[in-house]
Amino acid sequence: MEGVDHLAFERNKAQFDVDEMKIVWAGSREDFELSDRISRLVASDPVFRKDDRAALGRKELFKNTLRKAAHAWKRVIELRLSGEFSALEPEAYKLRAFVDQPAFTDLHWGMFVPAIQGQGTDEQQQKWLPLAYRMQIIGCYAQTELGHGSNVQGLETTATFDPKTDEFVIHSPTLTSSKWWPGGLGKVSTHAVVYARLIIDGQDYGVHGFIVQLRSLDDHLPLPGITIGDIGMKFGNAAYNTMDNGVLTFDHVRIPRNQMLMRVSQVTREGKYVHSNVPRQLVYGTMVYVRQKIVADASVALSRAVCIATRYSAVRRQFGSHNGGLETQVIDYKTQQSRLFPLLASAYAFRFVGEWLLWLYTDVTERLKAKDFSTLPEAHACTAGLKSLTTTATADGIEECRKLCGGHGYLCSSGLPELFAVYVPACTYEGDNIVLLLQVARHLVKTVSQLSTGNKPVGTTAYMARLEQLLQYHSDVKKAEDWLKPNVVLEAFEARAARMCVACAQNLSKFSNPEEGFQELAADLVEAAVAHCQLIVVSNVYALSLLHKHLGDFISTGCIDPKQGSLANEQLRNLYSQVRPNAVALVDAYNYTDHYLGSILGRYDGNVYPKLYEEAWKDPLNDSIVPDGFKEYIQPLLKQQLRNARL
Ligand SMILES: CC(C)(COP(=O)(O)OP(=O)(O)OC[C@H]1O[C@@H](n2cnc3c(N)ncnc32)[C@H](O)[C@@H]1OP(=O)(O)O)[C@@H](O)C(=O)NCCC(=O)NCCSC(=O)CCCC(=O)O
Ligand SMILES: Cc1cc2nc3c(=O)[nH]c(=O)nc-3n(C[C@H](O)[C@H](O)[C@H](O)COP(=O)(O)OP(=O)(O)OC[C@H]3O[C@@H](n4cnc5c(N)ncnc54)[C@H](O)[C@@H]3O)c2cc1C
Repeated sequence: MEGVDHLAFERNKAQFDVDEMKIVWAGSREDFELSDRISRLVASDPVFRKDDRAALGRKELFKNTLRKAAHAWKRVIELRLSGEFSALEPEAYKLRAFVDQPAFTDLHWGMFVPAIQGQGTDEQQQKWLPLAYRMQIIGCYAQTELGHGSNVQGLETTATFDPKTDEFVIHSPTLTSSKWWPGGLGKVSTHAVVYARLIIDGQDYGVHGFIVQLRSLDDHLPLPGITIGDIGMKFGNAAYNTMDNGVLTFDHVRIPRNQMLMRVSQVTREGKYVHSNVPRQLVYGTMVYVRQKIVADASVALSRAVCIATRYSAVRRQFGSHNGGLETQVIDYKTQQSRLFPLLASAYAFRFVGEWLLWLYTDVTERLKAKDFSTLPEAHACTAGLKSLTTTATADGIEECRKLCGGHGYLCSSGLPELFAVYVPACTYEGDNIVLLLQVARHLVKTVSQLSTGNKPVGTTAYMARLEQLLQYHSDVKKAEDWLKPNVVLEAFEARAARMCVACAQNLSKFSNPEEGFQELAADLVEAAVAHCQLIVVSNVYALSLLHKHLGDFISTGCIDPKQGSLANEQLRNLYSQVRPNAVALVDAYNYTDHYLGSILGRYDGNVYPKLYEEAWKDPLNDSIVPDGFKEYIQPLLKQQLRNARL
């Protein structure tokens, strides 16, 4: 019935203050109040309706997204939600909170602006950022090409310096050099940060960033020498098809020299290349920034799926009725708990590790300003590794939440198929997850190899300083509750990661050609990198479910024995029993509106069946009792069959 909270009995079981947890989840009372205000504004604004997306064709879908993005920007300005333009974050966050589907604004605020902020000189920032902040230009991040994405050093687009005119000539020398994938490029962006090979006097200086105008600010037509369009439909129905991922080729397009991003390297008027003594990898800085954002985004996506699956698991009853009584809530089945509660814990774990990663990123950014590059490798390894770990776990977790909801999880009205289709490319964009784990593995192997030189490992590899101890380690767990001691869990994860890293380093040393060894052992190296990244994220429930899932590693590396593994599993079951009465309250703490969740299964009031039934009749297929096509195709077939039958 309308207005009845069918989950009240679950909410009454909570053993903690949900309102307090809402502040913890949001990060602060101010953040909670801002996000609560925006989400309620959005839910009450008909422009931001989401229930029609499944029925729209590509062009309507895209036009609808432009309308939402424009309206969102107008509302941000009207409501004076945009703080000082120097504080970029709120703008990007607020617009995404309003539009809640992939849109060109994501890449304008999420990559184009940060690229100029991170790699532009002060003068370049003063010229371009005010235009971008006021959205007088719309930008994208054009790095990936048809032929290269992971291998940035393999990019083919060229930027050749012409000393006669003090310009760069941007050119696409081959089909495979066509820029391919950049979000917002296909139909909307007026400008791009283009990554191209810098060529001076025939010498190739590698990949650098350039600001290139793509379209006229008067009639939005492509400028001379620019061929540009959308790359076509992508996975899923609505999903990422609200975004114009584009294709772009250059035919000798000229830009002024001062449009090369020159914070890291410069080209003088005379055509001299100046590379200040900073790591060339600073040109990758935008990717590091986005990867740390993606970790926080993973906790949001996973928590949305977990919220839906948890509420529905509390509503759904199946089997177990005695004497005509109520059937069993599926959330009470231990199998449902063993699949759902680790994801609930992961959403919280990723939320907190995302906060830590933001601290790490902020710290390394401050150090870079002081020309202190000491923590750059750690920042790269952590952002790459945690982006990989959290996006893989989240993509798998959203699919698991769909399965946890049975058949109804497969309906668009559950919100889960769309959430999955929008989310899964996160395992690929901003760095393919395996390629990034190999970067982590390189960092770990390098750390292990430097131990013998007395190089003290720091940051997340500091545990490697206790290698001797960790190689001798064997857990002293005697009873299940021993696994509740954080240090007991941490030591097991440290020992597992250390031993897997050392085993890889030892096997690598058997190869005369290190690169050949690295390729041969790549699969083992990826597993060692995962073990290291899980160590970074480890928290209680999250940890034990991981330990259970990767028990083979822990036993094969001698960290624990089978008995201790079964004690961990016993403790896990105990923890599930403790989570159970709090499950619905823990997902209420995310404070998601029904509009934001876009899910009948995840409704706050748990009024699922009547709403599912009501929603079904809205489908266009139900506009007519007899469907289009029946008379043309099926009726003749039936009549023919009838005639055949009478013969
Ligand atoms: C895989 C690598 C890292 C390899 O780069 P490479 O120059 O060939 O380097 P290498 O020889 O492996 O290593 C040389 C060295 O460079 C270091 N390094 C590599 N990357 C970074 C970094 N980001 N920060 C700091 N340091 C970095 C490595 O650790 C190496 O260090 P070392 O020499 O071992 O001390 C690179 O090609 C890469 O990052 N590939 C992934 C490309 C990517 O992420 N593309 C994203 C495009 S934008 C996008 O997808 C937006 C989507 C957003 C949306 O739609 O929402
Ligand atoms: C939705 C979406 C949005 C995107 N937005 C943008 C954008 O705005 N701007 C932009 O520039 N790009 C964008 N991209 C492109 C994206 O960044 C690349 O697709 C991504 O970096 C992966 O590169 P790739 O496609 O070359 O994959 P590949 O590297 O070709 O991956 C194919 C397979 O090869 C494996 N592989 C590759 N190299 C190695 C290796 N050395 N060792 C072992 N295995 C390897 C990978 O693990 C993978 O299994 C977007 C992509 C998507 C899907």
